[in-house]
Amino acid sequence: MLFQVEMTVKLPPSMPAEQAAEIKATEKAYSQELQRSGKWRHLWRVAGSYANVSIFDVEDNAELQEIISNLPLFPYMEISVKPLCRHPSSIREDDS
Ligand SMILES: O=C(O)C[C@H]1C=CC(=O)O1
Repeated sequence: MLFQVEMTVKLPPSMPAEQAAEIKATEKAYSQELQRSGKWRHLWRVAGSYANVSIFDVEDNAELQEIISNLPLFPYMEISVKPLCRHPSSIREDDS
C-alpha cells in the first residue's frame, strides 16, 4: 500500500544544539535504512521549509504507524498521511 506522508519538523527552540544534532543523525540513519529496504520509496524536501513529502510502500496501515511512530523526530513533527492508489492515466509501471 502506498501512502503520501508530509512531515513538518518543529524542534523546540530550547532544545540544546547537541541533542538536536544527535536526534537528526539517528533519524537520518533510520530513514536511509528504510529507503534501502524500499519501504520509504521517495523523500523530498519541501523547498523553503523544514518539512518533507515522502512516499511509503508498506503492507498496511499498522506497518506505516509502526514506522512513523519509531521516527526519532516523531515527537517533534506534525504529520499528515494520505492513502494513494494508481491513477488510471499513469504510464509508470511502479505506481501500485
Ligand atoms: O529532515 C526531515 O525532513 C525530517 C526527517 C525525514 C528524514 C530525515 O532524515 O529527517
